[in-house]
Amino acid sequence: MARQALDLFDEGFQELTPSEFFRKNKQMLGFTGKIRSLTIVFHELITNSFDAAEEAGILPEIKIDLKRIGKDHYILRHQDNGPGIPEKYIPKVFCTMFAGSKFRNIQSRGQQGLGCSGCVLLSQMTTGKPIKVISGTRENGELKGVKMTLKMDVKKNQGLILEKEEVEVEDTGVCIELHFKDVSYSLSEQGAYEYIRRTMIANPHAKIIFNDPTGNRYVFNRASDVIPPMPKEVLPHPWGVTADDLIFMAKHTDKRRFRSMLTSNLSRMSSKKIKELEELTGIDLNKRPKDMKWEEAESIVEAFKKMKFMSPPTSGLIPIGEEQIEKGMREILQPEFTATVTRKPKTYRGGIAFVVEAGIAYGGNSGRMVGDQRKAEIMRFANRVPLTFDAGSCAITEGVKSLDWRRYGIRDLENTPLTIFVNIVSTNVPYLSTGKQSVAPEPEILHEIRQATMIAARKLYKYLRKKKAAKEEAERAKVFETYVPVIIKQAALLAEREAPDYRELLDTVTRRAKLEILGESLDE
Ligand SMILES: Nc1ncnc2c1ncn2[C@@H]1O[C@H](COP(=O)(O)OP(=O)(O)OP(=O)(O)O)[C@@H](O)[C@H]1O
Repeated sequence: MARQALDLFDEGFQELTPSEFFRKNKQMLGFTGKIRSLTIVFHELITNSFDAAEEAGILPEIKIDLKRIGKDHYILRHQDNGPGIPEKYIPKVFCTMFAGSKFRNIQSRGQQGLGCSGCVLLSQMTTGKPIKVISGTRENGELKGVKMTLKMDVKKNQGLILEKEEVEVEDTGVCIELHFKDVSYSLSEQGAYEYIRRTMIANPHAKIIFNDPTGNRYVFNRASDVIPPMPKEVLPHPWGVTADDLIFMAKHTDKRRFRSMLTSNLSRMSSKKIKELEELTGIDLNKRPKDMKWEEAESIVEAFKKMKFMSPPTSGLIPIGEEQIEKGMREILQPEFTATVTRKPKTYRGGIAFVVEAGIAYGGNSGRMVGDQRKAEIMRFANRVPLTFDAGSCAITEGVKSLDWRRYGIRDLENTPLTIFVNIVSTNVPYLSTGKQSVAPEPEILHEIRQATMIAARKLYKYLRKKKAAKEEAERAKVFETYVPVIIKQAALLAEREAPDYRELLDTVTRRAKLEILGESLDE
């Protein structure tokens, strides 16, 4: 390389902080398009509030005010009743990217420590305005409130405190105020309102009060007061690790040997399995982890694939549950019928555990309004979080649409007032992109989506059949009730006899007709 070119290194070699990187690539945080950007902001703030409240054993209650003060200039005020954020962490939480408390192999909504700092970055990039945060915490039984005005120093990936003061607060929780431009509030399927509505179906234990910019006030009440149990952290399964994972583990472990590192960092690794692994790979597992070579890591992963293990522990998976999904759907959709299914845990890619749950709501406010007609809608969720974008490429859409709905009494799926709900629960949901909006069509996941939806659809079919039969029976009964008395009276007249009491007979006839339609017998 010419000298001149090498000099460029000394002059121009730089490092980008995460905030600088995302300032240039905000689409990687999901901020593409005006409607989507605002929905992502709602998503990040709501999920953080839920996570924080649930971890503290508090039933979440959120108040959101969204005001429009210019053509596309909005002020968002979001307040929760969680445990609050201790003063010294406030700048880190809101102004440092990749800072958080959730970097574990755990089924939680947040994972990367990017969410709320991403919102602050968007706010700052589009308006140049600082953010305001009020945090109420309880320390040693004493309620403490602090108010801060902050800016993000993008170059340093840290917060700049512009103002700070102690304030009185009524309770614990976080209240944040952000300005945004270049975003848009919409009632469409991908807008912020719909995001809240769907969130409430999957989280019936929450309450959200939302004042929208058009002057509407929406109160989404709690339909259940059961706080979901906290998922436990689970160790990765041997079938799910890569050579790179093992090398990373070897670098950071405090264990002194390969064998103890493997048994303490992976699930289902007994001393019997260690022996088997030694025989298969020929590696001395008494070696020190920091001596692990790439080839050794690779041959361990290869050997794992040939070995039999118990399925991964599923204690880390917390589904919503059939009863809770039903409560959520009843509260929000007021349907005439619901069916819900939570499947047993299964695995994909050999070792990653997941659970699929499905629900169907029919009638009432189910489905989405298009003009004056209600049409079928598919509501997709991953770990209770609504997925509102990239529906086309998602395994949930594919699985639901692949069913032959006519077999379940739905002749025209598109034009039926149906809400089809599917939630995928996993510590590792296989998202198709960093925006986390669609799930990869892994064969095992697709299979489970189809199974869960089919079971719910079968229940719907039974209901629709009964409903149709009841309608036909009512029509038939009406015919009998109109004509039988006339015929009996006329026949009696002709026979010159008194008309018999026909009531009981008529009842039996109409009842038999109904049971025949339902495929049941009169004696049952
Ligand atoms: N409303 C809140 N109440 C209490 N703590 C909060 C709140 N919002 C955020 N936090 C804390 O701030 C941390 C960083 O939040 P952030 O949204 O940046 O990332 P995350 O939730 O960990 O992951 P992700 O990027 O996947 O959303 C969280 O891990 C949590 O500890």
